[in-house]
Amino acid sequence: MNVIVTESYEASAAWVADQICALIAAKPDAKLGLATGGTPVPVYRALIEACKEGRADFSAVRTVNLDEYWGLQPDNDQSYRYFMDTNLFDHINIKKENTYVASGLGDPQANCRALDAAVLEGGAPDLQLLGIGANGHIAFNEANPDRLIAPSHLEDLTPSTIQANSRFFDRPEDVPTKAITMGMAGIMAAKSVVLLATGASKVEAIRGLVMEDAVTTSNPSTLLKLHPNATVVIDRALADAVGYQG
Ligand SMILES: N[C@@H]1[C@@H](O)[C@H](O)[C@@H](COP(=O)(O)O)O[C@@H]1O
Repeated sequence: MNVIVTESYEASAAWVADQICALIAAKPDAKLGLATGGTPVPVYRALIEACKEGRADFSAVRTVNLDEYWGLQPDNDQSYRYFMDTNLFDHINIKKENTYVASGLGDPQANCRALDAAVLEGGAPDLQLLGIGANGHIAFNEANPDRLIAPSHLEDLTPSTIQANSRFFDRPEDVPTKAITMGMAGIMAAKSVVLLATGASKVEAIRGLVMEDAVTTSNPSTLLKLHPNATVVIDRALADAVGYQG
């Protein structure tokens, strides 16, 4: 696992955006695994700028997203489909039919099978972008003392994740308690994985990822230690907070 320490969160986002631009320059029909949450937003802004300036061409790029809240319509302004459209897809020259966000409605089993098929269709993602939850969750694979789940599945969100997500919702009762998520197998299938993290709330999770040798279901991100091409991108403030010297 590589660890990149940058001067600032902005520099981290620029570094990740540059990796994505380099990938799609080398492979115009690259497949990207994409993430939601606040952390990747500056990456998406940089990709929009790159596209507008003619430095990135998404016309043949394919994407698959990690997860979707259960029970939200795609046009709900808190759905992850809406997030991806408004934060990225509507502003770049990607074909919407080449983007996949799982459905949070209908038959969960069928939706999970469809997500797993989308992950593998035409080959696994060339690059999977990840954020990280405060408890170390990736996508919505929640921290669990006993086990993680390999295939895509409907996950019960933990109280701490529901609480963290509530900042985006007007009323606490609107915050979804379940989500369809790519499982650990789908994430690990990606040819490369880039995890971006910043901020005080991520210190414990990142300490477990970059400072400790253990691979543990209680911090799902630690499974990335087993991935042959995983990179963790953190800023100096976060590196200092976890005691990372590299
Ligand atoms: N499913 C998403 C994750 O993919 C994301 O990494 C996490 C952290 O979000 P943020 O970047 O806003 O801290 O939030 C949600 O749980």
